[in-house]
Amino acid sequence: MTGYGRSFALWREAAGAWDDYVRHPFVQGLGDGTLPRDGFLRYLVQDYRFLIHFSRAWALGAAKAGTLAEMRACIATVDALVNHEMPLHIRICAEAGIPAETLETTPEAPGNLAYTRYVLEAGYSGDFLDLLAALAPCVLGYGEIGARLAREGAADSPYRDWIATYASEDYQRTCREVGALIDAAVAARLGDAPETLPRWRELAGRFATATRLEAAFWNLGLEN
Ligand SMILES: Cc1ncc(C[n+]2csc(CCO)c2C)c(N)n1
Repeated sequence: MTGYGRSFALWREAAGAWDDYVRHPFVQGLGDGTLPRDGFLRYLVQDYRFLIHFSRAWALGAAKAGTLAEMRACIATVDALVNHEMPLHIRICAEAGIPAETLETTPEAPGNLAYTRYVLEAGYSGDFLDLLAALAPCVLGYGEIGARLAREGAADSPYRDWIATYASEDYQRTCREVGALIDAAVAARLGDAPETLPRWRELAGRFATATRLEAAFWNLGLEN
């Protein structure tokens, strides 16, 4: 399996739509190179706004954290997103002829609004675990997708840079660290047999909903 921790493995198994997400036609098109370029760019423009709200969600994680270690992990993700991934996103879009202004002015698609605000709401109305369960499919799903597409051999795909980013040892380490953060946060709050508690069902439900919203997000790049 992926090595992203026990909670992830169990939530993933229970989330009915996991394969709809990680084996979505958009993902298959990234791997075999058949994804139309304009669809990929539409996805990128929406993803810029998505990442803004995800940065906010990780910042909320720092506010909801229970220990300094949890706080550090969230802050490190905010730093990576805001100072490294967002500038990269802006550069990739600029190279594709999409000015920064377009990224700011393109209306958010309803599926984008639904997903990002769902995750933020999980954090506002819930606790640290609710927020992590809603964030997990995004981080770990891309790790799983990148690793699989690279394994299946996507060297010829025009999207090989995208794939290489998520297949990289750097990103895979991040995924293992986030998986470990989740397991430790669960153990600290719910003990050694968390899956026996009613609370577990709620967290698995958060994960499953975010998974469905990830699957729907790919559609933004396939619809016209
Ligand atoms: C729709 C959508 N889902 C997931 C990601 C991937 N992603 C989002 S934030 C982040 C870093 C840690 O949270 C990563 C890898 C994306 N870009 N767009």
